[in-house]
Amino acid sequence: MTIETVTEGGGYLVLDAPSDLFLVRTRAGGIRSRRHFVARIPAGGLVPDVAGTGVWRLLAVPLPGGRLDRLPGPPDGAEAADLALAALAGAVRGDREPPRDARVLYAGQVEAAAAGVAFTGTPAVCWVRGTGGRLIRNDGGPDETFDEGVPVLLAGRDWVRSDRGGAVEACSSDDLLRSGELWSAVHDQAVRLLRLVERQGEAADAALLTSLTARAAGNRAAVARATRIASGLVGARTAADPAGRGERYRRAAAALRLVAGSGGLPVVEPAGRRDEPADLAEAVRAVARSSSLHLRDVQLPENWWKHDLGPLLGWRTVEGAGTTVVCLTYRYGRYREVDPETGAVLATGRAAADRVARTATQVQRPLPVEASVPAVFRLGSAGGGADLAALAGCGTIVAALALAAPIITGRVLGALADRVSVSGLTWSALLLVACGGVAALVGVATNLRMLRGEGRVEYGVQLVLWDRLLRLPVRFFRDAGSGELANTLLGVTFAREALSGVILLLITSSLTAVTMLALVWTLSPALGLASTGLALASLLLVAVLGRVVVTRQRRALPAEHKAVSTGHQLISGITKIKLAGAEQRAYARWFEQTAYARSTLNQVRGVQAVLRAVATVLPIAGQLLLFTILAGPLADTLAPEDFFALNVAFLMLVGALLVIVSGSVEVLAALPRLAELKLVVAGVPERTPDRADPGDLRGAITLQEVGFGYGPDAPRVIDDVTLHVPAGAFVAIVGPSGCGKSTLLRLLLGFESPSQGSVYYDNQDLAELDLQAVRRQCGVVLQDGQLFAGTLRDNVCGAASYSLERVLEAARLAGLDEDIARLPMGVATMVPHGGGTLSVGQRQRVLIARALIHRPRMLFFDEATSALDNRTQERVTESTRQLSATRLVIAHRLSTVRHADLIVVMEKGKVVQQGTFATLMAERDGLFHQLARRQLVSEEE
Ligand SMILES: Nc1ncnc2c1ncn2[C@@H]1O[C@H](COP(=O)(O)OP(=O)(O)OP(=O)(O)O)[C@@H](O)[C@H]1O
Repeated sequence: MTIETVTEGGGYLVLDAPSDLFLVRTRAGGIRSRRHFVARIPAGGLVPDVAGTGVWRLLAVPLPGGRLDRLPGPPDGAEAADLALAALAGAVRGDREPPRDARVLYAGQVEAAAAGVAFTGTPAVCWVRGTGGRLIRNDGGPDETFDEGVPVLLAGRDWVRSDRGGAVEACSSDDLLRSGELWSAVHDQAVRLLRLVERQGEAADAALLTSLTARAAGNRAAVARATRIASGLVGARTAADPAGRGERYRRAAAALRLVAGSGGLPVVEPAGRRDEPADLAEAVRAVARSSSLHLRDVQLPENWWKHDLGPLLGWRTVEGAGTTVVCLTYRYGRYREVDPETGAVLATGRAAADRVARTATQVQRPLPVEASVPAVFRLGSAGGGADLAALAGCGTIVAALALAAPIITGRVLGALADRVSVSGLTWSALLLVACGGVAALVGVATNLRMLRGEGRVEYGVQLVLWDRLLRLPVRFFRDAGSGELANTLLGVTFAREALSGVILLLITSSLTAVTMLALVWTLSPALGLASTGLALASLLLVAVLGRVVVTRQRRALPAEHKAVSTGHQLISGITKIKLAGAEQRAYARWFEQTAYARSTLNQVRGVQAVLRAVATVLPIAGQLLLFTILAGPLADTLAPEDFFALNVAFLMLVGALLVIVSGSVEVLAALPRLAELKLVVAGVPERTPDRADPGDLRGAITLQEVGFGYGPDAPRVIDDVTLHVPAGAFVAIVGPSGCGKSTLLRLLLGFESPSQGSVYYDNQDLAELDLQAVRRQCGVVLQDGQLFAGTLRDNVCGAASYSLERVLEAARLAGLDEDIARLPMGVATMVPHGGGTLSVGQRQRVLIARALIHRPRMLFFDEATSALDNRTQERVTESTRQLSATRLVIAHRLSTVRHADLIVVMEKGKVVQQGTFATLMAERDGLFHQLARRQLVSEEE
């Protein structure tokens, strides 16, 4: 790797690949300190010609494949300078945010500036200068003052304020190039920025020194602690940890460990955190995050403590939400409240229920990113080991008791043949009845266990699958039909219904078959041999029929999915079908597909007919075989009681084999349904554990050379878009239909990933961020936003719960308050799925209220106010302005975009114009002017 030292005149051009800039401290003898990363200059950018201060030197290091070209003089054009300045400014930005009321200036704009008014600029690199007054900027240190006429760089979220009025003029680097001021301004700004970076470097070195000192002290303390332990002198935890730091993390981890089980993955406290979390709820969230566990709040139903909802985290009501966590585990038909750390049972049943809040937390271990269908079942049935052991135990008891039937029957009938005493017979008969009674009781217990086990596995598997499904990216749902997907997921329930009781029967029948086979072998090896042959023939039958049934089921399932999916589509498109008068055609289509699905399903059922025939024939064939052997090779060799015992044992064996054959075929028939779940399991979830938490976003959004097409070979819908939206700005995106506006929004929300370039939130690459955490900070109204069935309040709250005051406030901001006041039930008014009882404008305002209720830092509206009248729309615009959020609004109507700080005009996936309403209208040949003129004409018509 080449390292260039930049210390003297000329400058360098970055070619082919980006170069990284570092600061190094030089000491006597030229020894360098560690490198401090400054910025990455993209290819085509300039490494400016600036020396360090003497103590610090600047290093430029090209990335692999890149090189630096020494420039004899300034480069042609301003682009190289812009790339460098944007990167350098990013290096010193820190946490400085423009004030909420900062005005956004665009290149070419002149604005009157009262004293103290703040300005920020766009595009990403622009310059401002004061006329008739000076400009002041602050980059974290003391204020810097710039004299009248001196160009001041505003890159990204930089801002300045005017000191005593006058005017402020903005211009681009191209403007400065034309006036011959660019290169001296670039030099001055680069020097200024590097001084600031140097200050950061000093601070970082000082911090490093402090942390090394602290680490050394920590090491010393650890050695001292170890010595104390060795000498048995260690005291309570408070002695070692006087501040009780991490106490909440410890308790949270213990609770999660108890509730989530070990499951092969450890529950770990967050690494590298020293601050005590605000409350236990926050600690639980942090530990869950670091252990890759998913949390979900659940509302507990009436008498919940009687029903098994799986292990839960409960929150004590007395101490207040988030302060005390307990574990709720179900045992012996009721929930128990367990102390997470000691494992002590604190209360059970209703008493436990009364002590915890009705909102509990469910903990879900997610599937690993790469998983299989068996892994889903393993995870879904975690904790079911006890059930399985109990089932095996009960099955063994039933099979052992079943032995009594042939043995005692043999003895009774044998004794009858010998005419022994009647009292002996009575005792034997009584024993047989008792064995039957016990077997029946054990059978009931086994069935109940089985039912519980089945329910638990189905519930657990559904939870695992839905957890995975909800984390899949939106494009997964674009490719898979919703009806088909829902039917696939229901496969778990279908399979459970088909197999209900079958598994248990299979277990007990297999054990019975083995026991009876052993008895037959003991009494007569010849008959044992014949029985073993019969058992092997049964297994062969399972293999043959199973193969047929699996093949037919695989053919039948797609037909069934298609029929269900068509049904869904017809119901959701009923209005369009009626308008087109296509009811008959729709019915014919549905009928054709349903009939086909039914016929393929009947082919599966055909196997059952074969099984019924086998069920009729097998016992008779068995009897024939038995009598042939008894009357043939075994004639006169058996004692009467063995003869009768053999008879009964053999018939029981045949019965068990029949159950095994039919049960196994049913299990095999269910397998293709379960195998289909891999559609969901194979999807790669959006949130992978290595994505970073973005923290509280301030709302600056940047698109850097973003390109995207719907599919690898599809044409580009977004083509090389670079755009910067300063935090708090109101940016409108306009353009002809199909030009890619909504797609741009989908990229910003992470619903799609750019095939080229990146999207940044506050300079953090969205590709590396936890998308859920980003979206939680956004308020979004999409073009196809839907209301769901529920009350207006539910619809405004969405997935969260808010107080009535917050709901009414959101309704007021969305201009919905008067409509609500007119409704007799107010916010408790029920709306159907899709919001059919509300007008289109009212539906839009409910969606807007939903987007505003959590006071987001960023608002994205895609044609969100298209159905509102001008007055209501203005009201919405005004109230969203008061939120001081970054607003990105896609709209066709001019009235919606007129007051935007920046209007971005798109055409065929490219940004073709940017500016304010006034500047764009002034460009009479521009697309915006054409769009506006067309709209005015159509409004006049
Ligand atoms: N899911 C998709 N699959 C394939 N192509 C798509 C998909 N969604 C949109 N497109 C295509 O991408 C292009 C841009 O669509 P987009 O919805 O982003 O445009 P738009 O500017 O928002 O249009 P409008 O103003 O009509 O809403 C269009 O050509 C559209 O056909």
